[in-house]
Amino acid sequence: MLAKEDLASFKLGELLAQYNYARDFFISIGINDIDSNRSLKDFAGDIKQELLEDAGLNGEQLIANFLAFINKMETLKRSSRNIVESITIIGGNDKFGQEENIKLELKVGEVISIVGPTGSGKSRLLADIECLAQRDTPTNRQILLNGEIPDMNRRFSIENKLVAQLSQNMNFVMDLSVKDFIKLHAESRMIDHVERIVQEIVKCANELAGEKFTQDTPLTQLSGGQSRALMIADTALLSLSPIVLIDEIENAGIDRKKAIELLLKEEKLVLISTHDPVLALMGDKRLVIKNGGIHKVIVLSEQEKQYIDVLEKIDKKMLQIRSHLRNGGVIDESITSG
Ligand SMILES: Nc1ncnc2c1ncn2[C@@H]1O[C@H](COP(=O)(O)OP(=O)(O)OP(=O)(O)O)[C@@H](O)[C@H]1O
Repeated sequence: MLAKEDLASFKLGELLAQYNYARDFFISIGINDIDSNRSLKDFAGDIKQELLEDAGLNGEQLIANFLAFINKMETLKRSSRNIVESITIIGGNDKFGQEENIKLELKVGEVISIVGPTGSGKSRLLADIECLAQRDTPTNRQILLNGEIPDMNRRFSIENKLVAQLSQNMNFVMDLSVKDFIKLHAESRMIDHVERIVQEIVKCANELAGEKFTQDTPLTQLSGGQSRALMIADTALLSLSPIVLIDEIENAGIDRKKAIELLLKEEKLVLISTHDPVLALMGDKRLVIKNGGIHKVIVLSEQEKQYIDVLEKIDKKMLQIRSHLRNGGVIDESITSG
């Protein structure tokens, strides 16, 4: 919490840079010109008497109200970030109407992979979580938040989304640069230091994607892998949603391990539906889907963990072969060496 004595010593420029919504407070009482180099105390002392009278305040009260406003906004931001600690999936029925006998609690900070044959119902499970199903979807599942039936306002709230979804198709049609796109997000999410966050997201996305891009690159010129990397970095660093659903991160050009580590650093519950063995083993738990139901829950064992490295080596080799072919190479005995 910000204290009154801290506020008095701050220059207005510093305050506006730190709390980008602070300007709205002054505008709401009819003050549009703000001298960035002055401290709040000096500034408040010089505000025209009529303006203060119109707002029903004196200089002291203006500072107190401003402080209350900032503290309230910061509390709001924190509470929307931390509100979810767990989700619980209560089983419904599979595609044949058989009961899905399960009650499964998943906690923020966990990675859950979802595996199963094509058409088995992996995306449906993600969709049930996204819409916080209440026995009103084809699976009849129910989803609880922090062990309770979610408030219906939460369920349909757009600006305060619980779930960020990264789906397979990330084609941008907007005629915007990367920078303007991130800025739009940042502003709608009341983020301070917009310029800094733009730089951080672009840097992060470039660490995930192979070919580099800049903040001035138009969205429409990004490759599939680059758009994906941008969306992952944007979700990790900017989205307040505590739950992230990923429908397969395709292998092409993205460092998937880094992507997941990045999402986890921000205290999120990450669910990944995948056909990829390396990704499947990145889950602390693995949900096996069969005929539309959760058939098994496998907790990643120490023994399995030892095989992640082996699988990653095989995966790297396959990527190498892919890139070799893409660059016009041919397959010969050298492919089996090294
Ligand atoms: N329990 C269920 N009851 C009824 N229909 C279901 C159930 N689970 C899944 N379905 C339906 O089965 C179809 C296939 O499911 P879904 O798309 O989720 O499969 P998937 O495992 O994600 O497939 P892919 O690996 O090909 O992406 C969808 O139409 C989905 O709504």
